[in-house]
Amino acid sequence: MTQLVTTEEMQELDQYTMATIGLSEEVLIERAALAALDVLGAGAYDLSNVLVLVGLGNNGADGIALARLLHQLHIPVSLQFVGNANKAKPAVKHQLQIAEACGVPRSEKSDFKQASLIIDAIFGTGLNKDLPEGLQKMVKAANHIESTVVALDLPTGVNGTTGQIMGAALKAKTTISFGFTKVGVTKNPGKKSAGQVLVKEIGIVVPDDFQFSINKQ
Ligand SMILES: NC(=O)C1=CN([C@@H]2O[C@H](COP(=O)(O)OP(=O)(O)OC[C@H]3O[C@@H](n4cnc5c(N)ncnc54)[C@H](O)[C@@H]3O)[C@@H](O)[C@H]2O)[C@@H](O)CC1
Ligand SMILES: [K+]
Repeated sequence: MTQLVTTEEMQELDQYTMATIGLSEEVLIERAALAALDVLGAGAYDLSNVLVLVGLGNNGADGIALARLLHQLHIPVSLQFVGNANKAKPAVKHQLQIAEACGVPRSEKSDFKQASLIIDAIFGTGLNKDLPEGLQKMVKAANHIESTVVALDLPTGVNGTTGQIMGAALKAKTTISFGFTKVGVTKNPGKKSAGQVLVKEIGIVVPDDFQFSINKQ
């Protein structure tokens, strides 16, 4: 049985886990990255040249932590920021400091064709409006060359609640849902962008009296 959540419910559960239970944001990010590493390590992906596309929110922080874990396993990986890294959330800046201290390479502008695997860590549950035009172009270009994409939590551009495409969406081979599957990846057109959806436990705690808006399926 799968429990689906809206992005609002997921945000509420993230907050409860951090503010009430006391698990730190950093622990959740590390667990998300370890969960993704688990999926990548299972052997179904070409890890000869991994490119992690990083956004300015916590989805990006998950991506940077994953890049560090890959780098420490001597897997060729580089990070590319989408947007101005100076405007990133504190968790992203912190992950970036750690990644830089570990020597994770950063690329400014990558040729997607060169990447054996693209990790989508641009937007997750925080997406609340259409992608900026420049990013829509980038997403369309990546989809056009049919690179293999693994999306962290949600494919960038998919509304996690409605399944709507917010201007454009990266087409993933696999989407790794952290904690719970977001209902948007079960509804078209979001479903098509998500590919195979896997759910990974990261330590999210659900209050006893929490009412999910969607019944288990
Ligand atoms: N405690 C947490 O919040 C956790 C979050 N996690 C990860 O963090 C993600 C959610 O992180 P965030 O809430 O930081 O959000 P995102 O990283 O999805 O997005 C970043 C921010 O971009 C802004 N934004 C939204 N739509 C935009 C648009 N179209 N153009 C420009 N800017 C836009 C919003 O301010 C949003 O907060 C999850 O999907 C998951 O991957 C996990 O690390 C687990 C713990
Ligand atoms: K993503």
